[in-house]
Amino acid sequence: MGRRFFVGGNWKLNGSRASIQELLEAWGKADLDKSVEVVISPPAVYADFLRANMPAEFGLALQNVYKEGSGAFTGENSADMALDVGADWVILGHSERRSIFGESNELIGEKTAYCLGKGIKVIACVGEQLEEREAGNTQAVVETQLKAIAAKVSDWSKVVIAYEPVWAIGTGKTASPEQAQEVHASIRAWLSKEVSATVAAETRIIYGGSVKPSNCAELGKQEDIDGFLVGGASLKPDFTTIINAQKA
Ligand SMILES: O=C(CO)COP(=O)(O)O
Repeated sequence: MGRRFFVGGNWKLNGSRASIQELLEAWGKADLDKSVEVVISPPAVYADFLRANMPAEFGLALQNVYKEGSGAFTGENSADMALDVGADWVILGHSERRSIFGESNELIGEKTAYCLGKGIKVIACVGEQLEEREAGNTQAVVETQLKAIAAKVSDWSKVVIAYEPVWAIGTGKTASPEQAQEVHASIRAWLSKEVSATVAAETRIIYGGSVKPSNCAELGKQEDIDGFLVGGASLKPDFTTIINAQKA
């Protein structure tokens, strides 16, 4: 089975009704590659509006949810609520959640278990910091993060792994296609060893970190890069160029 190319737009804490309107117009006008799975992840307050107004074939993701469905957890959102407003996916373990909000591998594992149990799909993020790469620990860091997530997954068709080297996020410093490919291949090898050869062959591993219209085609050509998780460039009308990266 071929791996369907996946392009996610992670808006982070950005966007407004007005900016969303501009994007809706750009997406409506573009000739988009229908073979690509597109998933947009707005701030949760805009999720309902986006679901009602964006192309029906686009998927919707929340950027984070809590590990419980409801209760006294001021400020949180849940997988149950995400599903209720038509979301198909959640992003879990993003490096900003890990570093700014102190999320541990353990908590990310618990969230993964909760979401998959509820039937919402998970974009699971992993990636090393610059010091970790420079110390030669990239693989060990990524594997530790993966292990905490993999322990909670029984159906891998509901999971996409996003490799996002922290030093490449929002910095304009993209990993080279070779650097990204090397880690993607090692993640696939890890899946093969720790889960199964079939899961390794079928699970999509997407790259995130300063993906732009100008570098997406080269990255997308790498054997083990099955798509992108795009931050800043997903807020611009020419995000459509990234969706169409494989046509370039
Ligand atoms: O964190 C990212 C996507 O989740 C990447 O962000 P940038 O594309 O802005 O570097």
